[in-house]
Amino acid sequence: MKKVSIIGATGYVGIELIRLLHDHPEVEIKDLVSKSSAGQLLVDIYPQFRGSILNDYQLRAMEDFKPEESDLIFTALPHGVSQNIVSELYGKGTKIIDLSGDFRYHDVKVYEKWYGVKHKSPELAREAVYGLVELNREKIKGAELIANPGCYVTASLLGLLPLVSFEKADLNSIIIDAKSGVSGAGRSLKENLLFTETHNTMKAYSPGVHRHSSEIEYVLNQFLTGKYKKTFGSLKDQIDLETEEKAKILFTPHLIPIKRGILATIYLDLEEQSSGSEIMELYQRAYNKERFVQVLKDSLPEIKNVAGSNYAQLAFRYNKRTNRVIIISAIDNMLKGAAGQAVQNMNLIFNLPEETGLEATALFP
Ligand SMILES: NC(=O)C1=CN([C@@H]2O[C@H](COP(=O)(O)OP(=O)(O)OC[C@H]3O[C@@H](n4cnc5c(N)ncnc54)[C@H](OP(=O)(O)O)[C@@H]3O)[C@@H](O)[C@H]2O)C=CC1
Ligand SMILES: CC(=O)N[C@@H](CCC(=O)OP(=O)(O)O)C(=O)O
Repeated sequence: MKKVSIIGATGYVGIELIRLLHDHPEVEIKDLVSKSSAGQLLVDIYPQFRGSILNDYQLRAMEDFKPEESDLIFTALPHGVSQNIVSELYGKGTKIIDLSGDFRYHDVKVYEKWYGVKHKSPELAREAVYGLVELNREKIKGAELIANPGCYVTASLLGLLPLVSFEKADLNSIIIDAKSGVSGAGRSLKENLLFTETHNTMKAYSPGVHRHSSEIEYVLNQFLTGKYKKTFGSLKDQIDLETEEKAKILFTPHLIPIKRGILATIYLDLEEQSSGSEIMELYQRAYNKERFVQVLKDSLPEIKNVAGSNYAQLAFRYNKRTNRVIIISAIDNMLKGAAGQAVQNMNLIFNLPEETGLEATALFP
C-alpha cells in the first residue's frame, strides 16, 4: 500500500481528496495536515467519516508532519500559500501533486501578471508537469511535482483541444462562457458567497480578466508550439509564437446557485467549412480511448450527469449557417476539476490503472 498525505485537509478539495482516498484500494492515508484544525478529530469537523476507518483520525500540524514518511503528498492550499509549502517539501523523495495555480505556468512572469503574487520558486515552476491527464499522460508518469489544472481550464481545454489539435479552429475567435457551482470558490468565509447572496440568482464575474483565461491560453499556446504534440492529436506543424499569432481566448465565468459542477459553453469560428460528421470524427479520434471523457452525439452534457463523478461530458454542434462550432463541456469542479483529476494523476505516478478509486458514477438526484 502506498502512503499518501494531504496538506490543507479541511478545505473543500482536501475533504474531497480524503473521501476518494478513503475508498481507494491501493493507498492508505498517512497524514492529514491542517492549519486551522490541528489536534482535532477529522470527524468533529466532517461527521460523515464517523464509523469509518478514519473515525479516530487526528488532524496534524505542519510542524509535526514528516514528508519523507509519505510516498505522495497532495497540497490543497490557496495559491501563494502553496508555493512556500511545496518548496519545503520538494526534493525529499516524495512526489507532490499541487492543486493550486502556483505551478501551472513554467514562465512565472505570466503567473505574476495574472495572480498579482510574486513567485518565490521559479525553478520549481519550470520543473512542474502540467497534470491534464488527457494531454500529458506520459510526462505525468515520471513527474516529481504535478501542477493539477484549474477547474474551468479542464472543462474548457477538453472541449477545445480536438478542434485546435486538428487545425480547424480560428485561434482568435474562441469565446468561453462558463458556469460554476459555489464550491468552486472554496470553504473560507466570504460575504458574496453567503446563501442569501448566491441562492435564486446568477451572476457573471471577472468578465474577460479571470486568471483562468491566462491558463487556458498558456496551455493552448504551449500545445501549438509542439510541447504536448506527441501525446494528443496530430498538429501538422508547430507554430513559432514569435512570428505567428497565438491563440487568444475570451473567458467569462458565472456563479450559479448549485453546490458543485461546471458547464462551459464554447464558441469558435472554423477556418474552413466543415460538417458535423467530420468534427465528430476528430472528437472520437481524440477521446475514443479516454476513460473519463465522454463525447455525446444525440444528447447534451448536464451538470447533474457528471456531479459526483470524475467524468467530463462533451458535445458539439456545428452551425453551418455561421460556420461556427458550439461546444458544451460539463465536469464536477471538485472531481475532474480538482481532487478526481489529482487522484487520476496519482494513479499514473503509482503505475495503477487510471480509473482506480474513481469509478463512481454521477450522484442523482
Ligand atoms: N474548489 C474547487 O472547485 C477547486 C479548487 N482548486 C484549488 O485548490 C486549492 C484548494 O481549494 P479549496 O479546497 O476549494 O479551498 P478552501 O478555501 O476550501 O481550502 C483551502 C484550505 O487550505 C488550508 N490553508 C492552509 N493555510 C492557509 C492559509 N494561509 N489561508 C487559507 N487557507 C489555508 C485550509 O485548510 P486547513 O486549515 O485544514 O489547513 C483551507 O481550508 C486552491 O488553490 C484552489 O484554487 C482547484 C480546482 C477546483
Ligand atoms: C466559483 C469560483 O469562485 N471559482 C474559482 C475558480 C476555481 C479555483 O479554485 O481556482 P483554481 O482552479 O485556479 O485553483 C474562481 O473563480 O476563482
